Amino acid sequence: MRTLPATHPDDFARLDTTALRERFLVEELFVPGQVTWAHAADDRLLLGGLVLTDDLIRLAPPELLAAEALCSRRELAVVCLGGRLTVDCDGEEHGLDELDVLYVGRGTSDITVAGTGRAYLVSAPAHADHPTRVGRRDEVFAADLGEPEQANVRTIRRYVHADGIASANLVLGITTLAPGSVWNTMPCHTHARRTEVYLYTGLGTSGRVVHLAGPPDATRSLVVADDQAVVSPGWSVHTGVGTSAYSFVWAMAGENQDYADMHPVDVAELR
Ligand SMILES: O=C[C@H](O)[C@@H](O)CC(=O)C(=O)O
Repeated sequence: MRTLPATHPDDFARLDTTALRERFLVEELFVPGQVTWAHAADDRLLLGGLVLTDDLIRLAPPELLAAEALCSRRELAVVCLGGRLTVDCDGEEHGLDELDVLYVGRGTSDITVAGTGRAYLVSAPAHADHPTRVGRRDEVFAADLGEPEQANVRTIRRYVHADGIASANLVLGITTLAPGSVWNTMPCHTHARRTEVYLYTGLGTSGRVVHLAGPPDATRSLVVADDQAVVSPGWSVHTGVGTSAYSFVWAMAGENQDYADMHPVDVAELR
């Protein structure tokens, strides 16, 4: 399993391109017929990719957790990226279509995924049990933001958050850019109380996002391909521009579930 240890912000400027990518980028999450995990030390976020072929897939805990079950001490979000999935949690079945999200509460012992398609998984440590619930793409809170003149027209859907599906730690949503829009999260922000991970999807094989990371006064870029995830520690901005419109799943863990707990950064202050 890929592990991404934490990085001191002072070291950020000294990393070369390869090191920067090793520390913050997860490139290979979606492998047919299996679950692939990566673990980011920041807020102990566990990221997974699952691609169904013929058989159902059981979500076993990665060895690093030394846990009886994936959700013994954790909660989980299963984001359907395409196809039709059936997630069985201790005998209860939940059907997911594209961009539906299943939140799985702490204490769930057996989780299997069947059907056809693929899912992105995000899990964080949980200190409390919350009910397992589905957030449907067309039913969750959605906000339209941005301006065509700034090429950042987008719809932000919030699934797991303080006023949506309750969780102990996770906050998760999906942002989809309108055709012709390419900028996400502009003006950008940091959030000292949370780590955030963006999984970019819908760019196509040759599309890329140039993702800005790092302290606002010393940013660096990572060129990110389709279905790759970038980890942003609390001190890092996270914004990007794509070669076309795309979607990204944003997931956070940390002190609270308040979506608005962020520190805006004036674009003119970025370096
Ligand atoms: O903390 C919030 C996350 O960075 C995203 O919700 C921002 C986002 O989707 C956007 O503005 O495009």
